[in-house]
Amino acid sequence: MIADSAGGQARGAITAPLRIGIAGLGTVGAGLVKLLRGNETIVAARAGRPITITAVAARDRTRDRGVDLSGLTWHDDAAALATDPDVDVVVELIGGAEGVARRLVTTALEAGRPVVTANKALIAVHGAELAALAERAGVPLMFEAAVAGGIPAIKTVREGLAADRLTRVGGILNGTCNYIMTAMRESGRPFADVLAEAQALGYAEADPSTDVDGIDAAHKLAILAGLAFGRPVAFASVHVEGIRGIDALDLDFARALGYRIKLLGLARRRDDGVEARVHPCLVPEKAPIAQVDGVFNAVVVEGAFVGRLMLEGRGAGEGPTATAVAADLIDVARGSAVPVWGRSADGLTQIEALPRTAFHEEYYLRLNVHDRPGVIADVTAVLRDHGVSLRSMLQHGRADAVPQDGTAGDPSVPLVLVTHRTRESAMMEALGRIAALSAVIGAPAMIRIDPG
Ligand SMILES: NC(=O)c1ccc[n+]([C@@H]2O[C@H](COP(=O)([O-])OP(=O)(O)OC[C@H]3O[C@@H](n4cnc5c(N)ncnc54)[C@H](O)[C@@H]3O)[C@@H](O)[C@H]2O)c1
Ligand SMILES: N[C@@H](CCO)C(=O)O
Ligand code: NA
Repeated sequence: MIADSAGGQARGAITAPLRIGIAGLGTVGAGLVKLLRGNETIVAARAGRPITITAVAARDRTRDRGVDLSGLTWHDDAAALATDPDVDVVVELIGGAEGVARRLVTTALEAGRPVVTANKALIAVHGAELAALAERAGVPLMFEAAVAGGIPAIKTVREGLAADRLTRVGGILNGTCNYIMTAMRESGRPFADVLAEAQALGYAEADPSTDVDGIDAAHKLAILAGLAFGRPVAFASVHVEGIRGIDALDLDFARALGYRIKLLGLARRRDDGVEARVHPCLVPEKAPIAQVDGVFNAVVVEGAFVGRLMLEGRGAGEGPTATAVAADLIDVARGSAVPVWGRSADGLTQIEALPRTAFHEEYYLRLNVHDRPGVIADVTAVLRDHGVSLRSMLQHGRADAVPQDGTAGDPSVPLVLVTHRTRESAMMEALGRIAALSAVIGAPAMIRIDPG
């Protein structure tokens, strides 16, 4: 059990303020300052004592963040918060799996300081060793804000469902991607415009390719899977695809077929191992998860006894994320703490997720083909050879279709195929052969279909 070392007082007799040091004063850090001040009385009542900010660290001392920092100790070196004698709890809101964030969290835990962080990259990549450090020091390491922002996802999976054997966890885990794909679908606006808007709203990571390439969602999925299955997942084994390959055409075809496209995280327990993956999926438009739009996230969990549940809420932005950080601080102030992975870190080995060749899905394929006799026969022959069975097919001549090979009268048209469930290894081989057909132009688009 983790001891209450926050502030050094015995449990039950704590009234002195919990003094926190915040590293990083960006979207989340400034949001936390606003929340702790705006909700001071509520927070103190629920924490059983005031939570006060004594020290901060960020890169630029002069920047106006819309919050009053007078009277607080300013550290140019964030790692100094770990040993500041006026700091009981270190709050890390800088970000990144390495560098100053990792150094600060490691040093703080080694110094016996509780840590609260919003840093999913750090927990996903180094969570096993940090859990061991926290356990050795007997201090909490909390990260509710790291997964799905304001949704209490960590608490739900690790504590609320602690008694069940969970079989699946995942959902819509990146607000930026969901915001981009929703706006592209609803307004037809281009990718770059909508991404700039998500950045301005404070949703995107410092490097937005972390969002659009699926890495951020994969960090969150790895954490959720580790909590659901009781052992951290080796991050490098998570299969990750982002949303850059989604064309406006795919959004249109998905609609025509009765689906929406979502970037999903999916972790499943199977008899032969664990799947952990992030990629775009077609989901039936009537499925509850298909209705989760904009910056909203959804966390879906399934367990043998609990059945299925879905939590929906804002997954990014200063207010939602700050509430999650502050809730962790309230837990620390009260002296309640749970081991990082829900059980002792002693001897915990990592889960290696199954490779993509083991996936088994329905697939949406979009090919750009020369509109001439025999094309469909050639494509379906390859699918037949690999045991892939077709469920439906759409071919649309499009008003904007133009010859792509310079030959008039043989324009390219999109051909869309939907398959029955099949092994991904078979689909990969079939796609390789389809791409090599002379009638097929460019690389086929392949999107998996999930029942939602
Ligand atoms: N923005 C969100 O909606 C959101 C939601 C959930 C989790 N998070 C996580 O919260 C963390 C912070 O995200 P953010 O959006 O507030 O980022 P941000 O870029 O807005 O802010 C980062 C802050 O860290 C500071 N910083 C950077 N390098 C530093 C260094 N070497 N030393 C001291 N300070 C340094 C910057 O000055 C800035 O104040 C990240 O781990 C992110 O993944 C963000
Ligand atoms: N960049 C992340 C922030 C929340 O973790 C997102 O868009 O979901
Ligand atoms: Na959360």
